[in-house]
Amino acid sequence: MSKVLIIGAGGVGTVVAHKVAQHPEVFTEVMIASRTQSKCDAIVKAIGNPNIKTAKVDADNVDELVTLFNSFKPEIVINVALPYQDLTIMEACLKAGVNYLDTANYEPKDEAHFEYSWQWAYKKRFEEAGLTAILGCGFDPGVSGVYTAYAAKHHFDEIQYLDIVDCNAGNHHKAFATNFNPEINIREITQNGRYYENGQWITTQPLEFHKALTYPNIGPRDSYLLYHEELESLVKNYPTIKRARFWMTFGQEYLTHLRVIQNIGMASIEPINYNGMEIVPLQFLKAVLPNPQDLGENYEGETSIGCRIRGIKDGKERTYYVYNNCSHQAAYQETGMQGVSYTTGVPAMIGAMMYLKGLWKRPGVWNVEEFDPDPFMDELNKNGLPWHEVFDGDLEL
Ligand SMILES: NC(=O)c1ccc[n+]([C@@H]2O[C@H](COP(=O)([O-])OP(=O)(O)OC[C@H]3O[C@@H](n4cnc5c(N)ncnc54)[C@H](O)[C@@H]3O)[C@@H](O)[C@H]2O)c1
Ligand SMILES: N[C@@H](CCCCN[C@@H](CCC(=O)O)C(=O)O)C(=O)O
Repeated sequence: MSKVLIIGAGGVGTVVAHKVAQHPEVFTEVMIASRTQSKCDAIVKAIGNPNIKTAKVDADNVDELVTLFNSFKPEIVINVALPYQDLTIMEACLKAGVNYLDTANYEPKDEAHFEYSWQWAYKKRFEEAGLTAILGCGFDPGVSGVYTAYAAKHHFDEIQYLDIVDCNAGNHHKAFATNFNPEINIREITQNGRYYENGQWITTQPLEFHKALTYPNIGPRDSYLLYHEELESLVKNYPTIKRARFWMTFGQEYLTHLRVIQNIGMASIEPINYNGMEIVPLQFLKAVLPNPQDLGENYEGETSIGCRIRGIKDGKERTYYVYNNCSHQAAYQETGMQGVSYTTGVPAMIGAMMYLKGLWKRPGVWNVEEFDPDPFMDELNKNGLPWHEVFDGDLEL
């Protein structure tokens, strides 16, 4: 009996639920819980499996979570609510004896700050409780770390240069929309950029550096240097890395909207008083933007995310590019969600599967690259995110 509890009924939660339901041999009992139970019920209806249970929970409230965990008794929780809830859910897991997995590092609500320290601080407590916590198991972070671990295991003696490249070449036919939670997404991309070089972190202005990179089956796309959380764990776990960077594509139309949103103060997370009511401009913006969950139907094109790596094998320099391309329309046909939700939800399901099969079961708090990548890579191929490799090509970086 392997019971799984999915927390969060957004775009990613919907994909996780669909994928978990495709593996009854692993996930024998499933529950989806979120702030709004009717959203969980709608997912169950779309999947068409009435055995999936639903519940209402406020994941900011540890006691409420513990009560739910003690009544359903899951073996693992897949946290696909928001990064704000990571610590309360981890606390509740420790109190109720439940294993943990998420796709994004903890962020305080009042500060857009990305680092693992808050979650790594739980390592000893998870170890002592005999519980496993798997951090950052979406695509990036997630598959990006597994790709790096796979490269280190099979193709390099020493990884020296790592560039994670994330392209969304899809078209949803809206003037402006984000592909996952707009509040979380805009907080992330409006931050200063940051990359690692020769043992130091170098800070850049937001979206200051960009260059055209060529993505397979897509062509050249302007790619911007951003800070992304997996860089922190990857440079720690692969100390031979001399430089690690993260690049994400943005179109001019998207950037123009983003600039206007920032210039008029709508990206701010500082509460303001509006007619006697306290509102956060970015949260208000979220309420008027298209819902990322509704983008799938008319979405064309694909995403392409991968790792471009340079290093040494058998005394010789080698380059290696490992990537997945994911079609928005194929993702929508399978799960009702677009490719960005799909590329996040599938790895979260696989991570939970790795834990339940005993392959990634290790008390403590871990980033994905600290586990054996091979069984995970096999499951990516079987579950809709096949990967491809290019050896000794031009990395353009
Ligand atoms: N690693 C990756 O590749 C990657 C990529 C995209 C998104 N993500 C992460 O995936 C997560 C989900 O993204 P999404 O697009 O599905 O977001 P979403 O906003 O569509 O869904 C979030 C869900 O969590 C629920 N929720 C929020 N606060 C809650 C609370 N206090 N209690 C209970 N439920 C609560 C919401 O009601 C909603 O159902 C986010 O943490 C995001 O950062 C990771
Ligand atoms: N995997 C990414 C998903 C975000 C994709 C962001 N790119 C923008 C580009 C949009 C555009 O240029 O029109 C997007 O929202 O898809 C992550 O980890 O954050």
